[in-house]
Amino acid sequence: MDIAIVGASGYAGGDLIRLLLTHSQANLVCATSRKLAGTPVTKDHIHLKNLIDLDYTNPSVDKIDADFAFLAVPHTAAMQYAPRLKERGIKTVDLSADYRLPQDIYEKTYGVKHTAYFKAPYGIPELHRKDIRGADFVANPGCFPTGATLAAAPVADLAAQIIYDSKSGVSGAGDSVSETTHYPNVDENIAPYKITAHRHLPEMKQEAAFLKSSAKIYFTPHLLPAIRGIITTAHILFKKPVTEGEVQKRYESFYKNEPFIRLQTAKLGGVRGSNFCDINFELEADGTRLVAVSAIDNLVKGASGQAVQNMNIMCGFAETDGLRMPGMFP
Ligand SMILES: NC(=O)C1=CN([C@@H]2O[C@H](COP(=O)(O)OP(=O)(O)OC[C@H]3O[C@@H](n4cnc5c(N)ncnc54)[C@H](OP(=O)(O)O)[C@@H]3O)[C@@H](O)[C@H]2O)C=CC1
Ligand SMILES: CC(=O)N[C@@H](CCC(=O)OP(=O)(O)O)C(=O)O
Repeated sequence: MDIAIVGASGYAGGDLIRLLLTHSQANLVCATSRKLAGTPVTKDHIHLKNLIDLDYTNPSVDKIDADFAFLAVPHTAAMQYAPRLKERGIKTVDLSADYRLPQDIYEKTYGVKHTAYFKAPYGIPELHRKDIRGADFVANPGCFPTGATLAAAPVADLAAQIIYDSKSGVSGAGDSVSETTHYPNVDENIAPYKITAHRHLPEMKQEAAFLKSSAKIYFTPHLLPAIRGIITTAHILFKKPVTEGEVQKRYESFYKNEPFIRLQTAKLGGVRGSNFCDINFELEADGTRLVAVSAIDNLVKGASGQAVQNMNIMCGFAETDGLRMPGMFP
C-alpha cells in the first residue's frame, strides 16, 4: 500500500518512517517538508540512512498519489489538508489535535476557528476499535490523554474524582527549539507546567464520559529530563470503597487480548521505542483510592505507533504489523 506522510521531517514523522520500514504492507512514496524539500529524508533523519531512499517534497495535497496518508503536522495545519484527502478517497490518520474534539470545545481550547470541521473517530483502539474499523479518517489522540485514559479506563465509572499526574520527555514538544526545551532548563530538573489548564484536559474528560464516568477530572503535566516517554500516575478516588479482587478482575478483563497493554510495573525503560503501554496499580488499604500508573513512549503509543495501529485496523491488516519491536532498555 502506497503511503504519504505530510510533516515527515518532524519527530512524529520520523518515527512513522521508522515503524513503516518494518511493516509488511507499507510502501512510503511521499514524505513532505517545506524546509527540506528536494533533499533526502536522511538529511535530518540520519538514523534512517541506508534504510530509505526518498527525497522530501513540498506538501501539496493534490499531488499526493497514495492509498493512505498520515498528517504529522501541527494543529491548524492539519485542517488545511484533511478535507481534500477525504474528498480524494485517501484514508488518513491525523496526528494533530484538529479532529479530536467537538468543534466548539476545540475552538475554545485552542483559541482558533476551525475552518474545515467534520467528525472523526478518536483513535484509542482499546476503547474505539469498532468505530476505527470502518473509518476513512481517524483523529489520533494526544500523548498525555492516551497514557492517562488507559491507566484509569477499567475503573473510571466507579470514580468520583480522577487526578492525572504526568511526566513527559522533551520530544513531546516537537523538534522546534524553545526556552522551555533548552538543555540547561531541562537537565537535572523536573518542572510542572500548565498546572491546572493544559489543552489535553478536554480529551481526558471526553474519554471519561465515553467510559460512563461522572468523575471530576484533574490533570497536571511535568517536563522530565528525558527524551522519550510519559509516566502517568492516576489517583482514582472512588465513590464507594472497592475490593482488590474487583479491581484486579476489571483490569484483566478490560485488557484481555489487547496486544499492546501489559499489566506490569510501569517504567519508561520498559516501553521506550515500543508501542506498549505498561500499567500497574495498587489499592489504598481502605479501598477508597486506586493509584494506577501507566508508561508509554510519547512518540510511539502516544503518537506514531498508535497511528500505525489505527491504520492497521482501518485497512484490515494485522493490528501488530510494523509494531512488534520491543522497548529499548537500558
Ligand atoms: N511529539 C509528540 O510526542 C507528539 C506529537 N503529536 C502531534 O503530531 C504532530 C507532529 O508533531 P511533532 O512531530 O512533534 O512536530 P514537529 O514540530 O517535530 O514536526 C512538524 C512537522 O510538520 C511540518 N509542518 C509544520 N507546519 C506545516 C504546515 N503548515 N504545512 C505542512 N507541513 C508543516 C514540519 O516540516 P516543515 O516545516 O519543513 O514543513 C515538520 O515536518 C503535531 O500535531 C503534534 O501535536 C501527537 C502526539 C505526540
Ligand atoms: C512535553 C510537551 O510539551 N508535550 C506537549 C504535548 C504533546 C502532544 O501530544 O500533544 P499534541 O499532539 O496535542 O500536540 C504539550 O504539553 O503541549
